[in-house]
Amino acid sequence: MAATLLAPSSAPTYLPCLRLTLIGSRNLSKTTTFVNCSAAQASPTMDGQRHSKKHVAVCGGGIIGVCTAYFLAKKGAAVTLIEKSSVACAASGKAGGFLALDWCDGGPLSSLARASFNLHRSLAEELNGPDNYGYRALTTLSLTVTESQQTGSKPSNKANSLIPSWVDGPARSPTTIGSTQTTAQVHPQLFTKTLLNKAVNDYGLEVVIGKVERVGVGEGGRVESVMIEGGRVIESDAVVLALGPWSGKFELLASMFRVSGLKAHSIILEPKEADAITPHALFLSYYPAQGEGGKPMDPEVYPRPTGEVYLCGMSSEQEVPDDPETVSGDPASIQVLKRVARTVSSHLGEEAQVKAEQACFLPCTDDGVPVIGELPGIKGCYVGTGHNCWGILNGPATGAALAELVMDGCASIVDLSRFSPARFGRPSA
Ligand SMILES: Cc1cc2nc3c(=O)[nH]c(=O)nc-3n(C[C@H](O)[C@H](O)[C@H](O)COP(=O)(O)OP(=O)(O)OC[C@H]3O[C@@H](n4cnc5c(N)ncnc54)[C@H](O)[C@@H]3O)c2cc1C
Repeated sequence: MAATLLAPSSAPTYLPCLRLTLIGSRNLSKTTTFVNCSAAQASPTMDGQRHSKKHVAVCGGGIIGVCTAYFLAKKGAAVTLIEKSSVACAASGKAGGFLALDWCDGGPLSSLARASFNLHRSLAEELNGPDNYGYRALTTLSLTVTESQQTGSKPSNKANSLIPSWVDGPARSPTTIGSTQTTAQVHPQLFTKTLLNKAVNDYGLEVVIGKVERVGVGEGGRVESVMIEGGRVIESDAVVLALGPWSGKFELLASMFRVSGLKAHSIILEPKEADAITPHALFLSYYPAQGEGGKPMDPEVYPRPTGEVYLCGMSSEQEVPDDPETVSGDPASIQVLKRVARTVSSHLGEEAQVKAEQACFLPCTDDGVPVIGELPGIKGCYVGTGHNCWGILNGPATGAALAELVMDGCASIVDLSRFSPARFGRPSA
């Protein structure tokens, strides 16, 4: 099925709109609320202390699975991460990597997003994020770009000092929507792999490549193992299912709630004069001159510290293929993103080298809220999925909270009650 080439800006499924509509009531308080775990539930969260070696199988090697595995291993669990293809092969490797402190304020993600933004900052200090995975603070602008305004001679943006000089196309109405205090970025694949390597080298994490087919449950309704395609069984005291958009294809989860996939496209360009590109993330209201019914769209542009520029947009609901390696971009959608790039900046035109043309799936729940917590009716089986367009931002706090829940019986970094899978009821027999 052809992609919806130019989604109207009001389309509820369109990736960037999801982010922009979340910029609303802003609360710039920087405090993180910690949940009080009762003494009976909680044990010290000091790394590895007072926990006997609990064996945990984490299924899915995207950012949610890897963050969870990292924090579990750091807390002293014996962790096996099971990934069916390769680590960060899907959205967690192909996302923009944009982070915002307060864009989710006023909604159910508010405390998760704030805790995670701050955790990204402390992880970047601990793991040398700037060098290892391109962590940096950014200024973020919204801009209106109207293709039809572009003539042979470039309109001058110099009149508006907010617009960076490399944005030399027909951009207008700039507004600063994020500062270096409130917005930042990571390279999502490098972030995920850095965390994984740290967990393997320092905390003994084991990685298994294989497709998880079933969760084994004992007579008391407690998890015992996971079964991998080909017959291998991994005994486990606890299991975490972090399967992204493939959660909807996993029978146990599909029997409880729906997770669908929204396919979105991206390109990565390497401009000739990389030094000319400043650290400004751009959220565009883009009005095409012709075709696609002239409907506006909302692409996003993220320059990276490497000099590369990442652009994304062009989404449509599509069936998630079984094999993540077979997900590729629809040529027409890729062409639209290239047109956006060269309209926005002469640095992103013909002379820029195309480093990647790709697509991946956002994991979406029916109520738009991630599912994080223990599955009702199956003791020791946890889930972390449905992070939609904010999985890179919310990966660290999701992983830290799940690790606390598994090891301590309660999450203190963020109140998980709003995210509980229990809101959907018990799995059907
Ligand atoms: C174009 C685009 C741009 C985005 N930009 C941003 C952004 O700037 N900021 C932000 O915060 N978020 C962004 N996102 C959202 C973010 O990428 C996702 O929310 C996040 O990556 C989801 O992570 P995940 O680990 O749940 O899923 P995934 O990354 O999809 O990982 C799931 C993993 O599970 C594995 N798996 C599936 N089934 C099995 C099985 N049975 N056995 C073993 N392994 C299995 C898969 O192979 C895969 O590796 C963007 C998304 C897209 C598509």
